[in-house]
Amino acid sequence: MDPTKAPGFRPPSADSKDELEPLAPPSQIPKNAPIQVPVLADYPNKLDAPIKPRQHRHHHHHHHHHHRSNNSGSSSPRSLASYESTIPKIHRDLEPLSSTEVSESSEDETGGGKEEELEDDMTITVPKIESYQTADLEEVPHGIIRQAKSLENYEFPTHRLVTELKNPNKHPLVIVACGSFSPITYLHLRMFEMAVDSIREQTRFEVIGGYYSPVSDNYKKRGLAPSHHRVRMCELACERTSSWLMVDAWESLQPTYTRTAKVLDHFNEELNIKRGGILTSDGTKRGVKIMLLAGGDLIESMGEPNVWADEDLHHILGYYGCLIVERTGSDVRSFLLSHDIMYEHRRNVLVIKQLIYNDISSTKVRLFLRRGMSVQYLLPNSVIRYIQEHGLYVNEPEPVKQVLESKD
Ligand SMILES: Nc1ncnc2c1ncn2[C@@H]1O[C@H](COP(=O)(O)OP(=O)(O)OP(=O)(O)O)[C@@H](O)[C@H]1O
Ligand SMILES: O=C(O)c1ccc[n+]([C@@H]2O[C@H](COP(=O)([O-])O)[C@@H](O)[C@H]2O)c1
Repeated sequence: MDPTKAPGFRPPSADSKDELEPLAPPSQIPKNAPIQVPVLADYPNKLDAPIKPRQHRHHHHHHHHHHRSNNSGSSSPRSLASYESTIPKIHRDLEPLSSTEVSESSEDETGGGKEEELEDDMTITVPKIESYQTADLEEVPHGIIRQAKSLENYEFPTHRLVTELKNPNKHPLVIVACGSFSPITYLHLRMFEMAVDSIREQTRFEVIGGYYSPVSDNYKKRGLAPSHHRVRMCELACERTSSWLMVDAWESLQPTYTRTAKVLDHFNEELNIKRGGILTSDGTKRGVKIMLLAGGDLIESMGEPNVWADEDLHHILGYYGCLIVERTGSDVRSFLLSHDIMYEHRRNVLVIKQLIYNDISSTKVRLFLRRGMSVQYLLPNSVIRYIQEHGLYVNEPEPVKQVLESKD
């Protein structure tokens, strides 16, 4: 829901426009290419070129397998070999992350990596699910990284950050989601997956990490559980249902409210200034593009007077960029067109269509909890358990009006 409509909401940047804390100088923000949706001419095939039949590739593999079984002296029947060869190679991508990590050498054994394969054989490319997107960890307790509860002990989390860019032809990208996450839901988790799919399909970026940055307690919004609880719930959700998402507590630990532009500067500081970017295969480091992931409602709040400072919008949209998940019933594209600053930076904005609409709202989850109703399947079990163990949300009345407003 739109925080600016919450009763008692004080715009974070409106009252102090003249004395905004300075933002990072643009020269410190890597100049990665803006998000650009490739046009048809970017594809290697001619528009009307015949599509090579897939059998061509299977044929290859057939020989390969056959050859291999001869070498090893195995007596596996030929029919089995040809059966195996009909299983798309893609299946390897569905293996858990751990096995991909150790299977680098087996990749070579089968005659080159995926990239090469696609290059020498421009058949219809089956969209791949990246191995890191299929977490088989759901609700399985395992080592969970905890963020510090005070700034003195704070460390920027990098335990799941990709350490080396896989594809040297791509630009590294880190996605940051800002919000209350009170509590985090499956929609907030899905947003990242939708973003990764769109980025892979439509851009020349490689996602090397994703972070939640829960807002601090100074963001006076109703229904906000204490920040250490919100951080912890995000951590549980990430660690138990995802194999690549992380939570950064820096924003939540700040003594005062931190504008989103400053939060992105913090990520830039950690990733590009302190760490010098990300390693590429030739041993050099490359600057990481950082983009804000947000829902359509947050973006529309950018059009409301006195909520965001223009300078901040130019900073966020111009130097970083924005991934916008469309919300049911809101027309983000029209909004982009009508908003001058958004329009100016439109090449740095990627609108992500929700192909399966998900409208889970934290406000309604809180309402259900107060009413003793089930919230199962709206958020991870680990988060539900955490809420129960800490008695969150049950005793905090929220005005009915606000709950209703959250349904657009
Ligand atoms: N239905 C939705 N579709 C797309 N994006 C959404 C949707 N709901 C929330 N978001 C986005 O998720 C991010 C986190 O927002 P937030 O924590 O406020 O979630 P929320 O469910 O709207 O919470 P609340 O109900 O407390 O306002 C924001 O960028 C917001 O725009
Ligand atoms: O930076 C600003 O000026 C600014 C103005 C309004 C909202 N925001 C951010 O937008 C997010 C709103 O999240 P939510 O949960 O209230 O929808 C939260 O992270 C805020 O810090 C940021």
